[in-house]
Amino acid sequence: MNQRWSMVQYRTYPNKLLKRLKTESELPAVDMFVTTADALKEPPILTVNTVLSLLAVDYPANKLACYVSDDGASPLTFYALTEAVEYAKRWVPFCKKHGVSVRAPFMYFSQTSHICNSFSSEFLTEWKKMKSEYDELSKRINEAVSSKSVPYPNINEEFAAFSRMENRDHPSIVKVIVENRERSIGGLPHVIYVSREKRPKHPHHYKAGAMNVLTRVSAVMTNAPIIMNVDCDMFVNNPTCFYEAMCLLLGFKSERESAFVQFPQVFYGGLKDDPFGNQLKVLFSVVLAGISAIQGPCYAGTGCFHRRKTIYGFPAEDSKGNFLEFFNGSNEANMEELINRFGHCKELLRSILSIHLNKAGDTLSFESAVEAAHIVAGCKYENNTYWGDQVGWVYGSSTEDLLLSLKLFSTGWRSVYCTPQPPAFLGCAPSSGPETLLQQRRWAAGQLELFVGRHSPLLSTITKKLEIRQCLAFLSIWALRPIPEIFYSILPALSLLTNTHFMPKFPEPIVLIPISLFVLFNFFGLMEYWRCNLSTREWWNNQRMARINCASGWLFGFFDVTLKLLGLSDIVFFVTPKDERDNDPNADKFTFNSDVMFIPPTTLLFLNLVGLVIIAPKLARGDFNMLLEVLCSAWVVSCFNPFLKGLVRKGRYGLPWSIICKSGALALMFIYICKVHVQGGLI
Ligand SMILES: O=c1ccn([C@@H]2O[C@H](COP(=O)(O)OP(=O)(O)O[C@H]3O[C@H](CO)[C@@H](O)[C@H](O)[C@H]3O)[C@@H](O)[C@H]2O)c(=O)[nH]1
Ligand SMILES: [Mn+2]
Repeated sequence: MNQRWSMVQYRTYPNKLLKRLKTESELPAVDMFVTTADALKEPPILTVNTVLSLLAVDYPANKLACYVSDDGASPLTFYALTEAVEYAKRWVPFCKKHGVSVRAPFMYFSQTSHICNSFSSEFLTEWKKMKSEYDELSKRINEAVSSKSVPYPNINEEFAAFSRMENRDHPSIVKVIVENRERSIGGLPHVIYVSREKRPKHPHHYKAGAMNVLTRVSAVMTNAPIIMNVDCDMFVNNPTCFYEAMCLLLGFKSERESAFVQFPQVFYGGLKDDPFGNQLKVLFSVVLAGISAIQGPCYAGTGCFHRRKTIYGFPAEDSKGNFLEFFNGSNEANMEELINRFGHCKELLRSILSIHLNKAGDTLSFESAVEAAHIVAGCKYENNTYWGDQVGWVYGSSTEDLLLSLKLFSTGWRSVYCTPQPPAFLGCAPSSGPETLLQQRRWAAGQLELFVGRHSPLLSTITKKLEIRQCLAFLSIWALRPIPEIFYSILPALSLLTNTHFMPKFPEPIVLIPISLFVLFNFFGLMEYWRCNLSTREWWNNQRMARINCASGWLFGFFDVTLKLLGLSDIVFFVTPKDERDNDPNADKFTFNSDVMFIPPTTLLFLNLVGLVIIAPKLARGDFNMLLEVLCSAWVVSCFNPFLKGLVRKGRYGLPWSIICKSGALALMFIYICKVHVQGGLI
């Protein structure tokens, strides 16, 4: 309820913004970050589309720079980008000339493939040319990816940096792919490829580490006061969204109101009625909006505009405040403190100072900036500094986004939720059973890491500026839910197996209490879906998926954190594979593999099935004494319905034998224990 209480919706008026500023040149510069990590799981053609859509946004190009972080250090990604910018030289003017609405070519061409004759012939000719060029481009890139090599004639000295390189053991690579030398409004924004240094013995902190490197590299190169970031699986869907964001960054009296502007994550290619529960529509339209009036929505990791100063850890009340003392003079102590905080790179310190004085702008010539960029992208740069803790993206949680939000709220900042129509960004959600569960596991683990970590919301409420209700919102920790929920799922089976009650006997009037609680709770959930214009089916699918996630992904998230706390293993950020959607007619069927994550739900299903089978004769005799327990059990079985179907289906749509056997053995063991310990049971 707390998370739904303070709903606020902001309406933005980009046209008024332009009237208020004297000229467009008053708009703040924006550094755009794209992260990619694995050229095989994240096809470069997706990253290319992300980048093309960013290069083509409606915003003066001389105010933009696009930084692509490649944690895979893949020559394929680099090659794809170099090819893409050639295409961009024609794509961007085409979009701007014709006011194209979706500027990621793959989406644009798939939406306009049945192009009608109402367009002028001039447009049609250009459209056809752009489309065939794009088809060529994607063919070249995909061929390079499937042959795992860059086509020979393209290899030049630029590729030398990638040769004979391990993707986990290499120096930093920074390459300027496009430099908008004239700083012309109509040109292309700068495009810079960054692959940070990686060494096997150095923890790289996954995405949070990549974001910190991007922050520093961009600081020494363009140092825009605003940073926006998207994942490589997300593209700009509404080209005016930069102006929307600026309304909320420039429109408040105090900067404190908008440390960052978050756009909802909306996914493309979602299946009808969301069978995997990964469209997160209610989360983004109800929950994030529902905390908007407390301290604001959390940062969702992508589709967000940050003030650079907040990333550096500047506190909110008075952005000069505490920091001035370090910046004041050139006396030794202050310099030492600065180096302690931000590291030793002079160019970086200078750029931070200019952010502090609100005098952001280009810092160095690109040639010398690239040198500094290599230094700040080094894996040892952060040693003995505040990076990853008080400065930058915080390390220690696989949901680095929540952790950063927590840090900002704790220092008194607020955030703003921006929900324009059409949605500003569209992303891609995991497309199969195992991937969905893995993502949920990572998120659940991340939330719990947050809770037990140094920046715990409870601590931050007591000692810092995190508001109590914002703290409550952080306390909905998925990874703790499996503990009660698994017991609740076992309980009806246990009752049926041992002929004991945990519910009032039917038809005593008191049964109305649990029944009405159950009905009210679910009806409330359903109404929320109706209010969001979602179907009843979608509510059912999503609530069913929540039970499956809980018994599987969230439970393992809990184990992951427990093992981490015991020092037995560390949590790995598994990148979600992003496959290009084909029109697979079976796409809505749940898929399985032999991952242990499938064991708990299968076991729960088996237990309840056995319970129902055992009670069936009694029901047939007209003995409804245990009706409530039967209903509970049936509810559990219907929640795990995709697993029931998995028992009979074949191939990737079927539960593998190994899972069936292991779960069967666990269920039998449980039944055996019941039999031994509960005398007078049915069995
Ligand atoms: O070592 C890594 C691992 C991941 N990534 C990037 O992180 C992004 C998100 O990864 P993805 O596999 O797509 O995870 P999702 O679960 O889809 O991501 C959601 O959840 C993450 C936190 O768990 C957030 O960071 C994301 O913004 C949010 O979209 C992608 O761009 C990756 O390339 C890196 O740059 N380096
Ligand atoms: Mn993703």
